[in-house]
Amino acid sequence: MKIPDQPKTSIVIFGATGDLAKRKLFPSIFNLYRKGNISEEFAVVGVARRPWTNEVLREKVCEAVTDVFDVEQDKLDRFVNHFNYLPFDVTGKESYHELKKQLTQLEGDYNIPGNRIFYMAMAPEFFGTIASNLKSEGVTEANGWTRLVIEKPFGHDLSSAKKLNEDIREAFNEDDIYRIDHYLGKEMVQNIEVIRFANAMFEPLWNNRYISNIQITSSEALGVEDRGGYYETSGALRDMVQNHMLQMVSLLAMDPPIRLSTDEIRSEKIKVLRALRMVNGEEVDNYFVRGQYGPGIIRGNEVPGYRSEKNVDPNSKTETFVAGKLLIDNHRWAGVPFYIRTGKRMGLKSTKIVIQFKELPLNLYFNKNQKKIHPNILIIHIQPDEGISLVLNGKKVGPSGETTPVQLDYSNDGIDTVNTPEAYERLLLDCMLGDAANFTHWDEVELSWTYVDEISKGWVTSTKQIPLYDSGSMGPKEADDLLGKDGFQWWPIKEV
Ligand SMILES: NC(=O)C1=CN([C@@H]2O[C@H](COP(=O)(O)OP(=O)(O)OC[C@H]3O[C@@H](n4cnc5c(N)ncnc54)[C@H](OP(=O)(O)O)[C@@H]3O)[C@@H](O)[C@H]2O)C=CC1
Ligand SMILES: O=C1O[C@H](COP(=O)(O)O)[C@@H](O)[C@H](O)[C@H]1O
Repeated sequence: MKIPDQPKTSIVIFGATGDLAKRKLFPSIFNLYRKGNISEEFAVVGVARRPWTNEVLREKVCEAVTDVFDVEQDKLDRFVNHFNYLPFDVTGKESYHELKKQLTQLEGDYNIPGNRIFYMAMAPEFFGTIASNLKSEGVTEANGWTRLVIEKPFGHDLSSAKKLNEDIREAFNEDDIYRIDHYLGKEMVQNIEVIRFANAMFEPLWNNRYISNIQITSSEALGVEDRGGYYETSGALRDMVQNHMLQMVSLLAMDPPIRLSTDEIRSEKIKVLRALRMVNGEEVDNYFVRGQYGPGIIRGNEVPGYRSEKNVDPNSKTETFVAGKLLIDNHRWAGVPFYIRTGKRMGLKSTKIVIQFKELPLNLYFNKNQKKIHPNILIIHIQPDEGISLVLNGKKVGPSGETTPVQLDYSNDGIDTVNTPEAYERLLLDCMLGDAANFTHWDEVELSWTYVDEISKGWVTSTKQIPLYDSGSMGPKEADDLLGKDGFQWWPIKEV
């Protein structure tokens, strides 16, 4: 579907020679162009240190696009002509003067009304310097709007996040800062709101009277790959929990917003983060479990343990797995545990949310022939399969009078997947259109770091050993015990 007003903008990619630009940004911009969501009135300036030329960048963009899409050469040639490269020193004023000159020139060439997106696809230590130089050298002074897109990680803890925020806020207003959490661009994460707020059969039940627990799993089969250096200082808690997992918790737990505007949705999500019960130091091992992958077998192949990965300390204590029990102290959720787990080198790549409903107060089928009735569950399949399943109870065929679980499945496979945008594509378009609903507000970042910092602190003083789990498993046994002691178990996450 084409959008009514195609945005006209220049995009400056800081870190255009890097992995993110190649794998995500170039294909996403191309897909927006191919679908007609942006017109010919756009330009991209890629900047990084390498002495590339326009031609080299254009070749790389072609490669990145053809790795993902089958494309007509004509269309691709027209597309890459919008790309220019500028060798750049982020600390040198001269680079910014040159960038400003190029942007002015391109805005004239492509009839762009001075709208500028600055996309930070570089290591976070440069974000503050770049933002401040963009302002001091006048690159943010344009006839149209200027927006800053900023990649994760947004800081390493609350104090570094605050410092980064102060730096970028000197150059950009909060409304012009788009902090990316790519999970918010995923089709089924966006569908959480619709499932909840557009269905009369769910919203009345969406509370502690009817829901017994919620489980969110985001498992990866890959290990740390080439990112050992970064991951050693991050671990699964900072890499996945502080952002993606807490974002999913807040979407699942928020109250209905009074309207679907950016501010109203954010305000409800923020209330959830404020209501999270803090886990203080001594309690951390009762609520959170960490683990680290050892060697194992994934899809028939032997894989090394984390400590043998490149750029990883052979005695590393970094967690590659986290499971946690979160409690939300408000009327809607008092007493309902939200269990989360995420990790690398687990049995499969999958993100799923399981909502388990409470049992009926009087179960007529209990104690007849069967001991237990299956709880009703709603499963939101985020990836790789997209859809929802609802597990109800029906009559077992025959005269026994027993019940049997019946699963109703809806899968997005039936829709036009070619036209389904990838998360980055969707978020880039939102940014061009000025819609920040699927980006994180500073208040969310601040509250999630506040929560996560307490857990990190607890772990520093905890004497509990970090359990190793076999690569290819679903994490350490301790993660099962976390639910087991509440009388629950993780619902199985199956391969599709
Ligand atoms: N890759 C991914 O899948 C994801 C990445 N991110 C985040 O995106 C950001 C970029 O990641 P990624 O692309 O993987 O990183 P890479 O290391 O692949 O790329 C870093 C980029 O920064 C440039 N760069 C580094 N130092 C300088 C400098 N002093 N001046 C100018 N340019 C510089 C590099 O180019 P050159 O060497 O030519 O200068 C390169 O283009 C990070 O914040 C990361 O956390 C977030 C989610 C996923
Ligand atoms: O942000 C990150 O996310 C990816 C997982 O993203 P997904 O879309 O593939 O589920 C994770 O691998 C990476 O470590 C983390 O930085």
